[in-house]
Amino acid sequence: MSALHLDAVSIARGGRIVVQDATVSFRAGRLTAVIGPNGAGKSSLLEASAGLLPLDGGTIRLGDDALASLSRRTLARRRAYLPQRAGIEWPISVERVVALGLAPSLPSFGDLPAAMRARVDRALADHDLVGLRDRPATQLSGGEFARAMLARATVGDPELLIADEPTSGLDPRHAYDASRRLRALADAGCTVIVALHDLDLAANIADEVLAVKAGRVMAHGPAESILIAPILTDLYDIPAHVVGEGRATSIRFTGKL
Ligand SMILES: Nc1ncnc2c1ncn2[C@@H]1O[C@H](COP(=O)(O)OP(=O)(O)OP(=O)(O)O)[C@@H](O)[C@H]1O
Repeated sequence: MSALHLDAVSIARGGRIVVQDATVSFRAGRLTAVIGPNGAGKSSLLEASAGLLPLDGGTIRLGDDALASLSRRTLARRRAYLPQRAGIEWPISVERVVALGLAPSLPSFGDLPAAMRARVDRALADHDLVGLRDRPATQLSGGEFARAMLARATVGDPELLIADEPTSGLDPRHAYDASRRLRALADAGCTVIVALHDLDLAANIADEVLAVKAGRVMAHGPAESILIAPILTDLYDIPAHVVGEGRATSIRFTGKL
């Protein structure tokens, strides 16, 4: 398993720098929550980390390999990326959507090997999709669709998983299941990077937190040293209150309404 290293990364979008001079290492076997206000640059940072957005400056390495030097197929095999607004354009069954996550590892011809069928079955079960396996993905509810997308991203047991708001739209039980699955991937050695607005969830599952504000890394470190009132108040420009500690941390914000 490999760490992901960003060195002085800058990203421009629409002619504007939206991420500036980000130097950060995401360690293998660790789950990092990327937090920050809307428009801070989290998605841009994740998309570039997945090798899907050109850099305006700096470099990104996956282990010893420059991300830009990897072929598309190798990259697709080694990392999985779940965008914030994933979409499916035509009616394809949930089972096939999930199986698409294995496409980079499939032999080019012939039937799906038995081991891969078993992986798809396991992913469907892990994400409570067994009863939906034959349904067109275009006919799922928002939360069901989000589960199918996460199953597709995780079915290949990637070395690096980058997920942008993966629990958004999930009910509490399914958010819990998804969080457990992300945690299990990290515990198995995967480098897991997840953008989250749910800070209680970040406290619950993250080893490390990367706080991004206005395109810059504001703070990065162990979750318990970043999810503290002064940093969060500064990050979101609203008074933060932190109750409890460790995985049971609960964060509230107050302001005059
Ligand atoms: N395709 C694009 N073209 C031009 N500007 C963009 C594009 N995508 C994002 N931006 C801009 O880049 C900045 C960073 O956006 P980004 O989506 O990375 O933020 P974010 O932190 O993920 O926000 P959110 O929490 O709202 O998802 C924003 O100012 C946004 O308007």
